[in-house]
Amino acid sequence: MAGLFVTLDGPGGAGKSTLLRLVAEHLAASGHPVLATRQPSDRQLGQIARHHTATFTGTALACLVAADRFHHLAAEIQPALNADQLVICDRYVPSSYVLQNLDGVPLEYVRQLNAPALRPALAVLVTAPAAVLEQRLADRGAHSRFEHPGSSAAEADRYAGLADVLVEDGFPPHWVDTGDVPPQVAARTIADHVSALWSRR
Ligand SMILES: Nc1ncnc2c1ncn2[C@@H]1O[C@H](COP(=O)(O)OP(=O)(O)OP(=O)(O)O)[C@@H](O)[C@H]1O
Ligand SMILES: Cc1cn([C@H]2C[C@H](O)[C@@H](COP(=O)(O)O)O2)c(=O)[nH]c1=O
Repeated sequence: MAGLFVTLDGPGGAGKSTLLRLVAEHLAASGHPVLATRQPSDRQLGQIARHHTATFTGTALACLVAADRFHHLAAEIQPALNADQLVICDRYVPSSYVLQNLDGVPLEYVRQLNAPALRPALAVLVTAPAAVLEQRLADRGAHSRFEHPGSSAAEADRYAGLADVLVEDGFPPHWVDTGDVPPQVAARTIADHVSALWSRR
């Protein structure tokens, strides 16, 4: 397979969406063919998953998110990679390991459900101290029922606790702490790393 697949995961408020935009801008400005995308995707299943987390819970949400993921891979991500593009995705399988497990779904079930999903060349794990995450979410507002007071610390702890599982499953985490790093600086660091991988691919 050609191209390069990069994913961004991490707790709410860590800065994934901000970094997706900035990293894609840096890479595009230096001539890389970039597709910036996200999960849940902006396709039909993804919109249901993203906008109805109050309705769908547990196993139903885990399966809905996974169905959207497999369709997104087949319809958008794989074709872009086959066309030698650099694909960056805001949230991927590691988010399911954390969020669906926090939602009561056994981790082993989530791992099996997502076992066929393509593994990225680089799995960035964006994080920040819990107090910083809480403040950012309080300032920005919550995106879903997963974000409430105290959720950031629980999510960040869960990602850290899953480090060995992520390595074992093909998502060795490349940690980026945005706690006291301006978004432009964090984005430049990630873009430089991706650019190096791109030239070695
Ligand atoms: N490095 C940073 N330093 C300071 N503030 C930041 C940084 N990165 C993002 N922010 C701010 O924090 C808030 C959350 O950022 P963003 O929406 O990118 O996070 P996210 O990880 O995508 O969150 P979610 O998972 O909830 O969508 C935004 O208001 C954003 O402007
Ligand atoms: C990838 C993924 C997403 N979700 C849910 C969690 C949130 O409700 C949205 C994502 O919104 P955000 O602005 O990126 O935080 O989708 C999920 O439950 N499981 C997943 O794997």
